[in-house]
Amino acid sequence: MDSAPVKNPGTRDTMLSLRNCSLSFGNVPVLDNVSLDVYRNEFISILGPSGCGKSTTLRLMLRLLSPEGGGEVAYSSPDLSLGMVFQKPVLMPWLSALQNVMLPLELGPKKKFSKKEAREKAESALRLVGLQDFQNHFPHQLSGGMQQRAAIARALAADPTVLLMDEPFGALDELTREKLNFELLRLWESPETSLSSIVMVTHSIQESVLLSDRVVMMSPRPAGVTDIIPVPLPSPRQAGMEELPEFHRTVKELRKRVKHL
Ligand SMILES: Nc1ncnc2c1ncn2[C@@H]1O[C@H](COP(=O)(O)OP(=O)(O)OP(=O)(O)O)[C@@H](O)[C@H]1O
Repeated sequence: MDSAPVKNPGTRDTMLSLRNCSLSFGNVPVLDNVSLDVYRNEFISILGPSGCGKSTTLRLMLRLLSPEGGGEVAYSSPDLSLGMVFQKPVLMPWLSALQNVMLPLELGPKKKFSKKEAREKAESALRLVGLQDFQNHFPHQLSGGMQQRAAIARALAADPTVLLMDEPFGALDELTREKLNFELLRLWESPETSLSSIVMVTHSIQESVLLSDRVVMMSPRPAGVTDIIPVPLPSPRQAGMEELPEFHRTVKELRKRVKHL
């Protein structure tokens, strides 16, 4: 199978890399010598058995955790901006959608934005995800899909270059999930966002093939990277590509490898 970079064919600049990263919680080894490069303008999915260490890998990428002995998490630049979207939207119930999106922009010792700037950035992020008419709604007034869109807007408002997503659509029904998958691709491709690379943890083989340029497979805990499979689908990805023979071939190949984990 040939690799199929999407946004900018031919570029292979590394935005972020894990080098020989091992990590234990107490005496439980979770990651074993994980090495992985995230390239500029690519969409990567991470697949692996439940509990193997996929979320831990994302937390390493965010530098919320440090690898043990000799491992390294390297960024292409010291001010590389990373965003994170979790499986649950984690919105503050007493704040409107707009206030939720503004919150991280206004928090922290290095408060980067004035209230006015934060509001403008939040409004434009909500517009990007199609929630411009719901910015004054509270989370309980939004559907599950809309709440997750608000969480994506919150991540986008800070202008991340690399977006990490931990099963972002796992809790949603299939139709909403399909819709949001394509919305995510359009956001990634849009010149209106700063997004270069996306790393998404998913449990769905089909989703990983439809969205990604490469699928990273991890083994059971302590997890290592067992395979990195390029997805040979044309770009940009469109609805209906699930019918292509390359899609079926890649899904079949991944299923075979999952069985051998
Ligand atoms: N803060 C922590 N303290 C102790 N153990 C932890 C901690 N975080 C994760 N673990 C353990 O590390 C292992 C890997 O967890 P992780 O959440 O990374 O797996 P995962 O592959 O994302 O799981 P899932 O697919 O079920 O979401 C699990 O055994 C989990 O119990």
